[in-house]
Amino acid sequence: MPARASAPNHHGTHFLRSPAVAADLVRSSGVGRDDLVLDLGAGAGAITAPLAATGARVLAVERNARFVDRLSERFADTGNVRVIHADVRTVPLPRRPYRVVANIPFALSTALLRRLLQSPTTRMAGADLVVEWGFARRMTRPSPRDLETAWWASRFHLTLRQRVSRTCFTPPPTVDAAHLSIRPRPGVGPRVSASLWWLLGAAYSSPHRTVQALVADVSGLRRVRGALGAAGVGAGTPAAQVTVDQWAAIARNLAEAPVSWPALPRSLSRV
Ligand SMILES: C[S@@+](CC[C@H](N)C(=O)[O-])C[C@H]1O[C@@H](n2cnc3c(N)ncnc32)[C@H](O)[C@@H]1O
Repeated sequence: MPARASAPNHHGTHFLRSPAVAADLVRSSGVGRDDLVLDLGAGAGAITAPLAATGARVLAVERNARFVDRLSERFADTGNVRVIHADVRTVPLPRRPYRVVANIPFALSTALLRRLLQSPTTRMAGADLVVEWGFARRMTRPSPRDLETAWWASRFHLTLRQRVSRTCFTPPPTVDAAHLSIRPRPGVGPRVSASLWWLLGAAYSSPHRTVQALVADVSGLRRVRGALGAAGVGAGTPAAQVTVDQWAAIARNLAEAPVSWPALPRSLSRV
């Protein structure tokens, strides 16, 4: 039965009709039997099924009761799949490291990334998401236009893996989609996060200041020059032109300096 028959298309909901795209998404996620993986917005199970085949423990989250029934029936004999009838915006996230592989409702893309990436102590260990093409392009700009995306992209590698044609969905969206891969950057511990939080906050509130002047507010000039040199950033570069890769390198370098970074706010629900 086509998935379309069972659910109204609210919130940019487009079901994968291409098993090859689902298989490719799961394969490139690298998920294996030791992983805990969430399929957020599981629908009729287009991605749940290839995920289950990896042997990973799969949590299939779905809000629509009719899809929950179909999923429960389809995976009744699959011991490693648990179907959860819940809203992806509020379902409790695992406390142990977990992965996400999902074709998410396009309208919830920002809200979901916020849930997965905002906290400096998130246990999200990697995600492979089908998102709208334009959204993937915005998330993967070398210098994001907004502070929130910069906060995510400086702590995680956000990569546009490939375009997914609109013809791979039913009903087809008006634009193509993309496979967005998200992987934690190595070495981003509490000090690097605190350093990034301060640097990005300063950069996005004073985008025309030179990066040297901005960093010199918290560290001695010699150290600043060393950190900028190591990151390949010219001292006179305006803060707005520094890429997230460069911010990540600067923060890693400065995190070792005797700077007492202001504590991160307790709640980062929004930057
Ligand atoms: C884009 S479809 C993907 C379905 C399936 N994974 C696929 O690829 O064919 C998104 C699914 O998310 C569900 N959904 C929409 N909003 C949701 C929410 N807030 N919480 C949980 N599921 C939601 C829809 O019912 C739909 O089944």
